[in-house]
Amino acid sequence: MTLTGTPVASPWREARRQLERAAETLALDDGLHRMLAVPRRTIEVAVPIRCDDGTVRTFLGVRVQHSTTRGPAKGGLRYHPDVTVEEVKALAMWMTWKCAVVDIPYGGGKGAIVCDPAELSLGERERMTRRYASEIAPLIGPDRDILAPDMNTGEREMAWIMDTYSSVAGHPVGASVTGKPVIVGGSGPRRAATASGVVVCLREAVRIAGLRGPVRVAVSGYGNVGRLVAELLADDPEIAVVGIADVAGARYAADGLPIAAIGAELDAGTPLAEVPFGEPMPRDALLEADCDVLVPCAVSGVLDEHNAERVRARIVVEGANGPTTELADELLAASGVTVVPDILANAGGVVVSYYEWVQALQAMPWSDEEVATRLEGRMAAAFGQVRALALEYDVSLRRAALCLAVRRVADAHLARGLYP
Ligand SMILES: NC(=O)c1ccc[n+]([C@@H]2O[C@H](COP(=O)([O-])OP(=O)(O)OC[C@H]3O[C@@H](n4cnc5c(N)ncnc54)[C@H](O)[C@@H]3O)[C@@H](O)[C@H]2O)c1
Repeated sequence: MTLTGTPVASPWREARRQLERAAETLALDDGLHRMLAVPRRTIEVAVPIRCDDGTVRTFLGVRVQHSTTRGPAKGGLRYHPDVTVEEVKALAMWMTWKCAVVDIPYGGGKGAIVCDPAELSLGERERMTRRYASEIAPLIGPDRDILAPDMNTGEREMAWIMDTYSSVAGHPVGASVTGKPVIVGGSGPRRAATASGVVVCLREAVRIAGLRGPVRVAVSGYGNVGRLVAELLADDPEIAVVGIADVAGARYAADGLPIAAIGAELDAGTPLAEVPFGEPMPRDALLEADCDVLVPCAVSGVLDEHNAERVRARIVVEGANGPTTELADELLAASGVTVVPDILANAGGVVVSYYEWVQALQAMPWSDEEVATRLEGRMAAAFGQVRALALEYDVSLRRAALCLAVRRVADAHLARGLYP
């Protein structure tokens, strides 16, 4: 359905179908296409731990390295009771394309432990994380495969993995993971990285569409990504954030909402739907509200065949992974709405992860300003390259982003040749 994490019936089948379409557009050699359709490595490991009650439980751990053609594999680690090996393969392939779109020297990977993290004590969680890391240690590391947080994992797990990997290696290896705590080399600006990338894409899309200010923006989903998108836009006199929504409701004001004052209310514990600014609105009505740009930053599949034709925005910038279903994508295109796809729009997080890895390898921290400037330049460049390809092939930005990524990986493979 989309490139990054939409809960489709079979994400792996979907991922290969997307590759097939890109291969068609690019007239890719059949052998090369078949090679890209298979992960380089799929590693399954047993993760036994001693539980707090003295019993031993064994979890299934997975790490998939879809590609290492452009650099080491890179991708998150998720903990979820329903995650499958096939799903991890799809997520790893999508990471390959995401890294290639923004032209960072990585392949793609993804990992998972099939577990219900809510059932685990902190100690059990730590033992499980460390045992998993030690099981896959020979196949990961700064030059092989770099882990990062994903669903139900965060800084804490990354610190444990870095520590376990370093203990096995016999020396500190900060570049073995990204998304670690700042105190051990994590990146301060990482928190805002995804939102900053979304904002760069939004500004580029607005500029190209020739929209005149104040451009009216609605942000659906007000968590890590959405709230920061709104806050980053709030000071721009050319932009008015007219609507915001979270899972419980929305607020709307045609002439713009006071985003800083709303932030203060939220921090004081007022639910978003009850902040005393703008008018209340049902959550999903915001998707169809009067605005120029819609930025879905919540969950997948919010734009579907039932509401796509009622979207009034001229531009949709996908902060979330997979907010637009395939049918909705077609309907939006038919009504002339430009969709900046997730694979490009929310790649700021992985770009700043890459910078974190570079800083660890250099043993030289950069200033926050340097990270921000480099991120902005890279995102704007990627946007321009995707757009150029969309014009060249006369396809949507979504198809163009995938084609750009597949072409980069294919060209790198052709340059390196096939061993032996
Ligand atoms: N956090 C990152 O760095 C990052 C990076 C890449 C992609 N993403 C994607 O961005 C999306 C949001 O991630 P996040 O970290 O901000 O999550 P989050 O949990 O911090 O925030 C999600 C927000 O969406 C709201 N929400 C939930 N369902 C909604 C609905 N149906 N309509 C409107 N709002 C709804 C929640 O109330 C919350 O405000 C996800 O799709 C995630 O995969 C996040």
